[in-house]
Amino acid sequence: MVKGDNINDIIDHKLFSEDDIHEMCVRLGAQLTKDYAGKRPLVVGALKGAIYFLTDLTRQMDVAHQLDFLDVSSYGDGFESTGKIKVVTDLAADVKDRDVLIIEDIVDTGLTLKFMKDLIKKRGAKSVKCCAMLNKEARRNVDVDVDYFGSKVGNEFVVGYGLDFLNMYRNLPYVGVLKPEVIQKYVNK
Ligand SMILES: O=P(O)(O)OC[C@H]1O[C@H](OP(=O)(O)OP(=O)(O)O)[C@H](O)[C@@H]1O
Ligand code: HPA
Repeated sequence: MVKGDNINDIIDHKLFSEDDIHEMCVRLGAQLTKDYAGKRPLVVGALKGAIYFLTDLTRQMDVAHQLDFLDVSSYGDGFESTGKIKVVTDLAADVKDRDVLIIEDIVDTGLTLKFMKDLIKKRGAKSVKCCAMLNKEARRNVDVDVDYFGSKVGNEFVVGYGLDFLNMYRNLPYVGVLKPEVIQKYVNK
């Protein structure tokens, strides 16, 4: 349980329980095990939101792989994409000729994923795919494939299991919908 703010004051309702998320990881892990057999992919976690999903998902992947992280940010600490994406911390690994699998917590407008895929392709990767926990398709404003995902979500702001609001609430063990009034309280302040 998150200490500090009372969670009942900020969460409208739970969307995905710990069991739901575990099921997503098992299903996606089995699919990735098949698709990446013998490929030794470079698994790239998109910091910071993806770390919770990544650690559970990769433990369901029976595939030898290497791990790296990329911190690309467009939201800052806010909840609206600035549209300006920058690399905060770059990959350590050379992606040339590698099969790269990006792990994301959520794909929303798609801007972050498109930026990461384009960057990695430009550096000569053999393939670049993404596995996201959540796919907020209704908000997409660029054309980008989310190759694997756990579930679609509607146009609601979700927190927990890596997903943040103002860089908080990532440690909730489930995914919940943030109360609209919490957003209103902080917008334009
Ligand atoms: O599809 P988009 O509209 O680009 O939004 C999705 C991105 O936004 C969040 O990252 P954020 O930049 O907030 O950084 P974080 O992972 O550190 O929370 C999330 O983790 C995705 O990377
Ligand atoms: O719904 C969301 N929650 C948290 N972070 C996000 N980044 C894009 N969309 C979201």
